[in-house]
Amino acid sequence: MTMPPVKYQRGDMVMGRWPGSSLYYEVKVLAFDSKSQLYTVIYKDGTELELKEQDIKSTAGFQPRSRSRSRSPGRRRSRSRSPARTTRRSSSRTAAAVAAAAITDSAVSSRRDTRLKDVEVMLSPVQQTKEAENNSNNRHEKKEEKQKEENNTANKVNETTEAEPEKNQGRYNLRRRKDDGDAKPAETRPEQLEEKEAKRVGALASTLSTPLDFGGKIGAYFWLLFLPAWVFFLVLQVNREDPSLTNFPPPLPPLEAFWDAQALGFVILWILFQALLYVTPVGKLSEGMPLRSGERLKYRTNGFFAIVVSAITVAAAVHQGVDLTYIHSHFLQLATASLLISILLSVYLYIRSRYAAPEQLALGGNSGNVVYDFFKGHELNPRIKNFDLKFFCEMRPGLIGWCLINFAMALAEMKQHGLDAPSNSMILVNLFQLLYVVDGLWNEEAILTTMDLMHDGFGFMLAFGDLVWVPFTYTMQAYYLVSHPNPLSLPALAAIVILKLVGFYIFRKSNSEKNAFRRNPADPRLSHLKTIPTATGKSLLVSGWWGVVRHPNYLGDLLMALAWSLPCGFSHLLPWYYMIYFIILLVHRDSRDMSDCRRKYGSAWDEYCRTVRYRIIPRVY
Ligand SMILES: NC(=O)C1=CN([C@@H]2O[C@H](COP(=O)(O)OP(=O)(O)OC[C@H]3O[C@@H](n4cnc5c(N)ncnc54)[C@H](OP(=O)(O)O)[C@@H]3O)[C@@H](O)[C@H]2O)C=CC1
Ligand SMILES: CC(C)=CCC[C@@H](C)[C@H]1CC=C2C3=C(CC[C@@]21C)[C@@]1(C)CC[C@H](O)C(C)(C)[C@@H]1CC3
Repeated sequence: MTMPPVKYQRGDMVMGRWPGSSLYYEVKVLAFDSKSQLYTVIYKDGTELELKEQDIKSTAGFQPRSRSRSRSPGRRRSRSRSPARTTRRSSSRTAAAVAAAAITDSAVSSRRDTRLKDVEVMLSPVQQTKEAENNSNNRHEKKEEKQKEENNTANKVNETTEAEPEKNQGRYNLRRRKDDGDAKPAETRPEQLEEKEAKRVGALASTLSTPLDFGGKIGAYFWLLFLPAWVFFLVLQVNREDPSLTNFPPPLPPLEAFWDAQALGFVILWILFQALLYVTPVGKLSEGMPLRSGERLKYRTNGFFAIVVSAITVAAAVHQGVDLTYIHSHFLQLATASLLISILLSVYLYIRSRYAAPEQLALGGNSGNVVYDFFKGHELNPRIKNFDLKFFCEMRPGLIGWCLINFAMALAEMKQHGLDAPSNSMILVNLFQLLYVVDGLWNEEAILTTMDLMHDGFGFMLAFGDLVWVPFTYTMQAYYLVSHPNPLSLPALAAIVILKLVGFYIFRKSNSEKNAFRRNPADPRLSHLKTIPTATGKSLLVSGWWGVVRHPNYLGDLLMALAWSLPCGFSHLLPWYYMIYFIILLVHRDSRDMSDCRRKYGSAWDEYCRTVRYRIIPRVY
């Protein structure tokens, strides 16, 4: 085969830009396709990609970074290593590299022409060099501070380009030629990690931060005050004879009405009881996703066992004459007690995160601002020995407590209205939400591939969300029905049940599909699905449920939320609060996930977004 007269010839050693970043690696030109105007290049590890001419530079402009420059050896990276090698090692390693690349990207774009040398294979921000040159005293502290600042800027710059995926169209052909055909790229196994290297990159990544979320530092102050206040507002408002929003604000009870030591005792007992069930050596030990360090944590996934034992215990207590309507009459005090516990837990989590090793920290929540980091959560998987605090709090006391509270509301309704059985609406709300929780616990392992477990640090947001928000606001429909009955006709009841089942089907199927794929991409049951390979070695599903919309699981969840509010009728907005909140939460979560995935997967993510155009609702949004 003869090469046409083009800029680079077959066999030339040049520098090829790694798609989605400004990192250049040494590559060999294999071929040029005059039709597509793409060069086929091969990286040192054997990976072949197709690049445009503008993404190739001659090696002349690049030189190995001089060792005399004061970069810490831990942060230096071998020149000959291509990013594609990452693919064979660890997705987490690549995530770090991509995060670092994002920084390089933006920093470089401002001085691309003048400092080409610095563009070369760097895992640390360009600015470090400048700092190293400038600083002699206080170098370490200053560097960290400045780096954080620049990381944020860098990420923002990166986001600006990310916001316009269309502009990237056709820029790269990310197809790995060796992957052509049906074969899926092998998902990286942690065993393949070179532990030392992974740790080094993990440590580097932990010095990086993702863009500030939730309105940044000011937002954190706001949410810290607003979220607890909103819980109290709901609890006080929903119990009123006229809970309409026009009847606002609810009269504020005296301060002592918020507090009851016995209520605190019950909450503590409940949490301890759940903790005991969690540590009981019953059920599977499941592996979490590989961490940046390459490690995979083990989780005791015995949630179904926990809810069954809890149900038996509660039934036995009721049988013994325990009056569960206490929960209804002391709802406010129970909420205050849970809030107190969540605050204490968050303080503990924040303090211990200050002593955690860098690779144990989440990428978000390390802004350096105490309030923001306290709110967002800094440590990824805080554990006391094998007791995983985040996993436990998310799946046990609040979630199972939600069902307990709903049940208590049904008893309170019967008591208040002298009924022999709860109303149809109350039964529906109870059964629907019980199904949701039991399903979550039955498929507990699937939570290990969700955003909270994989990416978010554990701080106030999740501690409060798990221990206060879920049990005291997700129970709003049942609480509302106690004093605002809403009889349902049979057709309405049937329609609501169908809606719930459709939502549940979509929710469960899509979550299970993604979970199964993430756990074993070679699963024969998934072989019919189309995928897009990414530079991290992980692939993206592009057909099946994840080919319909980008978050089919959110769609199912929203349909279910609708079915939970409908039994409460349309007299008041309050029981619709969950639906409204949930739309906001999921739309925000979707955009958070979009930016995270774009950062992680670069142009492969853009390709996914072009193929699957809608986010949650087909043809609408
Ligand atoms: N009731 C409630 O209050 C709430 C319920 N939920 C529910 O919890 C469940 C989990 O939600 P959440 O954690 O937000 O998000 P997801 O379970 O949807 O997880 C998102 C992650 O999935 C992976 N992913 C995204 N697209 C693809 C694809 N095409 N192919 C393969 N993997 C993909 C990415 O992670 P990676 O590539 O890194 O693996 C991404 O970060 C949902 O069903 C949601 O509805 C969530 C929040 C609140
Ligand atoms: C406003 C505020 C404080 C928000 C915090 C958000 C949390 C309440 C939610 C974040 C993700 C959650 C999930 C569930 C409950 C709510 C929180 C904690 C979940 C456990 C509910 C049951 C589902 O089956 C689930 C396991 C898929 C789900 C996971 C995410």
